Amino acid sequence: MDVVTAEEMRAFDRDTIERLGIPAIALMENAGRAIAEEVIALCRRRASSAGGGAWGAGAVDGGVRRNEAGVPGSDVGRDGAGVVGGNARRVGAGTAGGVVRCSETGATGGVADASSGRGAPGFGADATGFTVSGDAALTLAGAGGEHWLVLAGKGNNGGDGLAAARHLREAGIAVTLVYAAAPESLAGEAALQRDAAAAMGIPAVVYGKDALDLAACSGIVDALLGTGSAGAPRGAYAELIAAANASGRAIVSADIPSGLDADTGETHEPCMHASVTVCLAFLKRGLLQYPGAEAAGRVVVRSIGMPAALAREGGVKVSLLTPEVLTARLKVDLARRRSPEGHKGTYGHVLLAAGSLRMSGAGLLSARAALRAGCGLVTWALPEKLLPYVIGSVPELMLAPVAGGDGEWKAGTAAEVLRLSASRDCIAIGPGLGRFEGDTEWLRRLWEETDGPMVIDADALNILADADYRSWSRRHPVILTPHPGEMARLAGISTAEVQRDRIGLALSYAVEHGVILVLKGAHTVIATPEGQAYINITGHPGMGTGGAGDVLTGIISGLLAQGLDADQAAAFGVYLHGLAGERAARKRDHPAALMAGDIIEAL
Ligand SMILES: NC(=O)C1=CN([C@@H]2O[C@H](COP(=O)(O)OP(=O)(O)OC[C@H]3O[C@@H](n4cnc5c(N)ncnc54)[C@H](O)[C@@H]3O)[C@@H](O)[C@H]2O)[C@@H](O)CC1
Ligand SMILES: [K+]
Repeated sequence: MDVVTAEEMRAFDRDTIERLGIPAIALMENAGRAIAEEVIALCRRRASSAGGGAWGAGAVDGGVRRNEAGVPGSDVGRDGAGVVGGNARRVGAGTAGGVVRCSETGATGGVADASSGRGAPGFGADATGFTVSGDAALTLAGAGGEHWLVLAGKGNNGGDGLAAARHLREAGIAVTLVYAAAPESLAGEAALQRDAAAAMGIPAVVYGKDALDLAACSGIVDALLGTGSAGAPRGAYAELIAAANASGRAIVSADIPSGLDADTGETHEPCMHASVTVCLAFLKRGLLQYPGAEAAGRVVVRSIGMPAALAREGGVKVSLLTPEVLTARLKVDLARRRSPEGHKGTYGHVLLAAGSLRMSGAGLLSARAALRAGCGLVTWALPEKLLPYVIGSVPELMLAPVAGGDGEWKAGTAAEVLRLSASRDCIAIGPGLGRFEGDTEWLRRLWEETDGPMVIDADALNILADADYRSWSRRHPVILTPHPGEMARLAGISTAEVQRDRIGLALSYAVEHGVILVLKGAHTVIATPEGQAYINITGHPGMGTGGAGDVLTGIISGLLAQGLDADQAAAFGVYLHGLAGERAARKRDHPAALMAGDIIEAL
């Protein structure tokens, strides 16, 4: 699935309208219908949930997002699950937001049971199989009990909301329009939607002019600001957003939550806190980046008639890391088939330079993870003093003690590590390494003289951060795996600045430095020197635990040793790491109970 900026979105919009000749009003109609369908889907989920009738939907309560049934989301694998790329997969661990779905809502075809609220009114099937169905996605049992407010801005986002209002009304839901600006100020397609809604007799109020009680409804459509917004919401927009958030009602945002920066994921003050965001045509970057990803709630990407090929043709470089992207774009064999004739030599040999007296566990975790990721052999080069302590702890592991009688690494070990690396397929450097006298020169030699791909993590990243390594020469790919703090040191900026636009930063750093950058954290970004980026959505906050990064380094190295290229190993490694984290948390019943070693065992 492609991930776009607001500017790219505007270009595709123009292309669709001007080159393909699809009228703007048709796109807006499709957008409105998609939003209405998702509102109805939300009403159904709410009605069928245990706490049905509790209008606490979407409220942020004491910092804990509540799901649409008003239940705090914290347990693993509960039905916060989404469908990514059409493949059903449990996503996350009941975490706030982060669920992305791209399927069409509602069943179509066949006879469905209208009384259950799940499908279309049908008219029986006889022996010949003849069936007639109504419009399933726009049918809601108990629609008469619903009353939704549609908050409409004066741009096209507002127009989408006005179109949605008509479809909701058709489904039997009471709707009131709330204009943020004088309705006469709407122009173009939005003005046509205003007139159509008025002609249908949909009641409307103007904010600041008419009386309004946002809490007296069953849900709110947020169509105030979309990709055309600039800066913090002003005036009536800001007041409506604040009032909607305070109302405690379910909020369905059109395209993006109003007040969100569509590119960076920054949330302005105020920003709408949605239960569901119906993202139109293409997934926007800001919906994947925190805090925007949390403000968006459940994200559903809906087609509105813009061809998906526009993104490819338009050179969109950012994709969601779905199984489809892994297989179709990165050509990864998800089944990880092994040759029946294979032996340990077939699956490659990792050399790991890691661990020091107080951080030997980091090396152990990386080594074990590489083995579990499927490589044939792992040699761990470690300061000799550690040998008696780790010997036998992982019998499958080969240990190569190098000079370091005090348990710390020494600059003079570079020649020995280089000798070891000559007969290994890749090298991973950094977990638990520590800093030592002459470490810059030590790393430069390994960087310039090792054959095969290299993974750099932890303290080895800090060594890089203190060096001007762009002048170092390198024939083989390098994968850097910083967490935000390490990234801040590498880029010479604050951690907050790193988090401000992770996708943008990862892309520019990878291109400028000619490295594959794995920027860890919620929705890890994998950026390549060619300017391609992949956003991972496996994993959960319980994986923010000591050693999880060492495990990732091991997995990526284990995949490199098996012959995956550096882009494949980085992306697939991150994806598998997250999946294993989810599986491990399910076993433990709660994400918080997760330890890094559990991720290895769940691989
Ligand atoms: N062809 C179409 O009709 C399509 C429209 N789309 C919708 O259109 C949206 C983009 O529409 P627009 O470009 O008209 O822009 P928006 O509707 O996002 O907002 C623009 C309006 O908001 C005002 N505004 C901007 N920043 C503000 C702020 N900080 N505080 C208060 N007011 C502010 C501007 O004066 C302008 O009137 C998308 O997000 C999407 O919802 C998409 O569905 C794609 C197709
Ligand atoms: K919006």
